[in-house]
Amino acid sequence: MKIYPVGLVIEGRKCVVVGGGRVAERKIKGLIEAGAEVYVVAREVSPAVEKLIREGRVIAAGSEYYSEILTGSVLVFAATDDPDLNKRISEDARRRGIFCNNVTDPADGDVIIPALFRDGNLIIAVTTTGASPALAARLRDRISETVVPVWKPYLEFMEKWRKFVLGWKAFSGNSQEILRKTAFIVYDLMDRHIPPDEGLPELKAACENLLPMPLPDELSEEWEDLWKS
Ligand SMILES: C[C@@]1(CC(=O)O)C2=NC(=C\c3[nH]c(c(CCC(=O)O)c3CC(=O)O)Cc3[nH]c(c(CC(=O)O)c3CCC(=O)O)/C=C3\N/C(=C\2)[C@@H](CCC(=O)O)[C@]3(C)CC(=O)O)/[C@H]1CCC(=O)O
Ligand SMILES: NC(=O)c1ccc[n+]([C@@H]2O[C@H](COP(=O)([O-])OP(=O)(O)OC[C@H]3O[C@@H](n4cnc5c(N)ncnc54)[C@H](O)[C@@H]3O)[C@@H](O)[C@H]2O)c1
Repeated sequence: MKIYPVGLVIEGRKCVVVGGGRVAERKIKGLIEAGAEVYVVAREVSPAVEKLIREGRVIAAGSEYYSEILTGSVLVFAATDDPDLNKRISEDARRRGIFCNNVTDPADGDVIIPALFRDGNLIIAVTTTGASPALAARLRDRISETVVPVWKPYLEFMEKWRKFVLGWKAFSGNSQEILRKTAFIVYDLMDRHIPPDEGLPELKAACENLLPMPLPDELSEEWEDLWKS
């Protein structure tokens, strides 16, 4: 099975989940986090899904699957415990040109959901392409444990620094190399678990050395803003 990993922007777009059990619940929560408009069709729903429906975060769209529910959707989850029904759903989706995740038969669908860690702009996604979902989850835990405690202020810095570098003409021609170099410095700080209050001054000194010319007055405010965490 060959896959092409992507990050879908589905905010405000219709997504359909058929099934309301433990597995469907996980997929629904992921869709809500991405801001999708989620429709659920299920004979029975778990207490957590029931609560999401009551809170208006998910739209209950009936108890029996019907193919018309797929109309206008961008992504469909066939998440029932009935493999024949899941297969029918994925066939209906494919006919309509809609991507479908089949939770009982990965090769039948055309979307695989990786094990995810998400916190703001950082997303760690691990997939084994279906070979071992449990191992994917364990690897995700292992990777996130090592970077998460200190990553956030560093990533916030990198976001601001990137805008600064790309926005100052004096860097032009060199900006990619500068951004790569800074990423290595930041990675090293994270790897050594240097807390941001110690790491940012170290980073400031390194970045000063990377400046192509003395900082003009009109950029001094932006420069100072880089070091606020
Ligand atoms: C990563 C995660 C994301 C998520 O679902 O959000 C996810 N499964 C998770 C957990 C998990 N799934 C299963 C177990 C039991 C142990 C085991 O079997 O290993 C556990 C562990 C647990 O529950 O702790 C059983 C299972 N899963 C699939 C089948 C069908 C089959 O293989 O035929 C069966 C057998 C069902 C049966 O017959 O009983 C199929 C898929 N599951 C996938 C994703 C896709 C491949 C991802 C990849 O390999 O990278 C894929 C192909 C399709 C899809 O659903 O996208 C999520 C991590 C949750 C977390 O975040 O902690
Ligand atoms: N992909 C994964 O991550 C993964 C992980 C574990 C298990 N599974 C497999 O996924 C399936 C679902 O697991 P679960 O724990 O959520 O099961 P579950 O029993 O908790 O939920 C099944 C859901 O399907 C609904 N359903 C069944 N037939 C229906 C129909 N005709 N119309 C509408 N709704 C219908 C039920 O009402 C229920 O909400 C199982 O077959 C399991 O083997 C997949």
